[in-house]
Amino acid sequence: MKIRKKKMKLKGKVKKYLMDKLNDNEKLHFSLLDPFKINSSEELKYIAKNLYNVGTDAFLIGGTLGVSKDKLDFVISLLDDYEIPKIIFPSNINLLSEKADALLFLSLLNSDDIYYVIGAQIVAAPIIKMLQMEVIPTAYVIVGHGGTAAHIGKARVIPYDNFELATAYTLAAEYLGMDFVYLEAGSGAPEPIRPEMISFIKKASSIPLIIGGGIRSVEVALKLVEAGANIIVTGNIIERDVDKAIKIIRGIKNK
Ligand SMILES: CC(C)=CCC/C(C)=C/CC/C(C)=C/CC/C(C)=C/COP(=O)(O)OP(=O)(O)O
Ligand SMILES: O=P(O)(O)OC[C@@H](O)CO
Ligand SMILES: [Mg+2]
Repeated sequence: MKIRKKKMKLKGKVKKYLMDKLNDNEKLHFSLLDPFKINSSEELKYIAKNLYNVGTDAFLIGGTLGVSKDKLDFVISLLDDYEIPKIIFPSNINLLSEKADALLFLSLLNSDDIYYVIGAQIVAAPIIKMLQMEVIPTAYVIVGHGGTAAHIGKARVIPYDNFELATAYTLAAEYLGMDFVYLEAGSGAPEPIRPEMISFIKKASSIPLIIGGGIRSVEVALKLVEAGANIIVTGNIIERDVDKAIKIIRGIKNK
């Protein structure tokens, strides 16, 4: 009889798990899985096993279009065997689930629509309390291309080369007491966040930076890590070419 290892409950310990790694100067990688784009559970399990075995630090589950709570719960349940956090990356308040280990409690700081800055968060808060979800307060700041997230979130995107503006948003997030700043170039962006923007910001603030959008090679990922990125997120490359995603994770984890 297969003794099921006692599953290390991560809910409520995700922020500590992440901060402990960051305090050890680890560079982290999050694998973004979009429930709307998963073709089959076999494919998801194959991908998840490979990413977990090569050392991805957490699964981010979320998407902008077509993601229902049922699809979200289905994907989270398929990831149950992997002892790394399953963190919801929400595009709206319908993506709250007690099955997740934590939620990136996003505020889209450069949105023109107050709903994405504080409106959705107000409505979500009592539901999060009821579901007893662990939250990770995160400033979501969209830069450059922006992708679907910028369109849906009505973001006034920060130009790729406006390092001062990106720094101002980062400092504001720090002063608001947020745990992370997520600089987002947009899923599938033609150009990722620039390493120069990251190193410029790091001179002013030490808040941990999550960097995502258009990262499709280990060379690009390592330049961002060397510039000071604390966490690299990849989504599309996982869907397109899981071997490349594995190379990216291996590169980051050996840093
Ligand atoms: C805190 C809660 C519950 C809600 C906050 C809601 C906010 C502020 C959302 C920010 C705006 C937004 C639309 C975020 C999208 C984040 C996300 C899941 C992006 C990655 O997915 P896709 O953009 O779908 O990637 P693809 O286009 O490749 O599918
Ligand atoms: O899909 P990619 O381009 O890797 O972007 C990841 C994430 O930042 C999208 O919100
Ligand atoms: Mg999507």
